[in-house]
Amino acid sequence: MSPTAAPAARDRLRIAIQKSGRLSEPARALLASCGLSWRESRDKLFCYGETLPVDLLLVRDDDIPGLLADGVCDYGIVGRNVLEEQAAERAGGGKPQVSKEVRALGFGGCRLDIAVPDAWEWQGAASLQGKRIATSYPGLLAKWLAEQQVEASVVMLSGSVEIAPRLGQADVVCDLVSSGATLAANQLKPVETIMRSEAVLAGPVQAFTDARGELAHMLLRRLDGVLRLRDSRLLMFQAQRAEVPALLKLLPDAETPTMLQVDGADTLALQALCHGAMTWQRLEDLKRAGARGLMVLPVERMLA
Ligand SMILES: Nc1ncnc2c1ncn2[C@@H]1O[C@H](COP(=O)(O)OP(=O)(O)OP(=O)(O)O)[C@@H](O)[C@H]1O
Ligand SMILES: O=P(O)(O)OC[C@H]1O[C@H](OP(=O)(O)OP(=O)(O)O)[C@H](O)[C@@H]1O
Ligand SMILES: [Mg+2]
Repeated sequence: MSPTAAPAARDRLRIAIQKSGRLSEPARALLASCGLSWRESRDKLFCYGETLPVDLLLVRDDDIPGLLADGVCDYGIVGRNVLEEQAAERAGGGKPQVSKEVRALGFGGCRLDIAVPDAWEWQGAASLQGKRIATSYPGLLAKWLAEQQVEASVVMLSGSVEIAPRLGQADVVCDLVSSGATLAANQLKPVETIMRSEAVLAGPVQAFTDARGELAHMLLRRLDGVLRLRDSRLLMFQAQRAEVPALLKLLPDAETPTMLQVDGADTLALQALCHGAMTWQRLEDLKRAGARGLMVLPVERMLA
């Protein structure tokens, strides 16, 4: 295809996910709960969709934004940090954005932090003036430094960033942090958060004009259903009719409950789909307010 030719129309959707790493299993599980299944090729880099015309490409996460930009895949599941890094680099190079975050997926949570040696006295971003900062995210870091009006040099490393200060390659680092254990092990402390990240579904800025449009709609509809129900619980209990108003006040995140009369006029059986966290505290409050025989069921598995 010549560089100016319009991309060929396709009737199958192609989603890139990480081949192996933190996001690969949760990404697959999420798509499987949307009703997708695949026949894997022998090299397992391309999985042909069986239940629906939705295929998987298994790649390195850093390649996903480029594959989207080139139209090789239609959607990708990738960390927001990786997607935004590509967006920052494109913006820096004066290139238009071709992909965007379509949905946040709620796993792979981490932060992109500036971290400095434990002994440093941090006095805000101005402390970075003239320093060397090691990172795998030069685009995001350069954008943040510009916003802070700080001039510093960026040392690009593709991994093991936290060791750079000890090796004398940099003064401070800008890297992903989750538990903070890697920073602590390298005598560094986090001082600023540049961005909060999680896995996202990335997709094209422009809508599809071929058969993929319909497939994309269906996929997003299913995904929204799964995301909404993932943390939802079906709550079942019995209560006296007079206690029901007080109990419902404890369930502001519940959809209108189903109520059945079970014992003469006074005892009701209730079923309520709740979308918020079902903590022990909440269950104890419900019991105190008169809920009996409480049962809490996950609902995600009921989708398939
Ligand atoms: N410590 C962490 N805790 C939680 N999420 C993280 C952590 N580190 C990275 N992530 C998220 O998971 C994504 C993938 O991380 P992973 O370490 O598997 O990538 P990788 O080593 O670059 O893999 P690949 O071989 O695909 O290039 C990151 O881009 C980020 O969004
Ligand atoms: O705050 P923590 O829970 O310690 O996690 C942070 C570490 O996790 C990631 O590295 P990873 O383990 O993927 O290794 P790599 O990126 O150096 O390959 C990230 O680059 C940090 O080094
Ligand atoms: Mg990578």
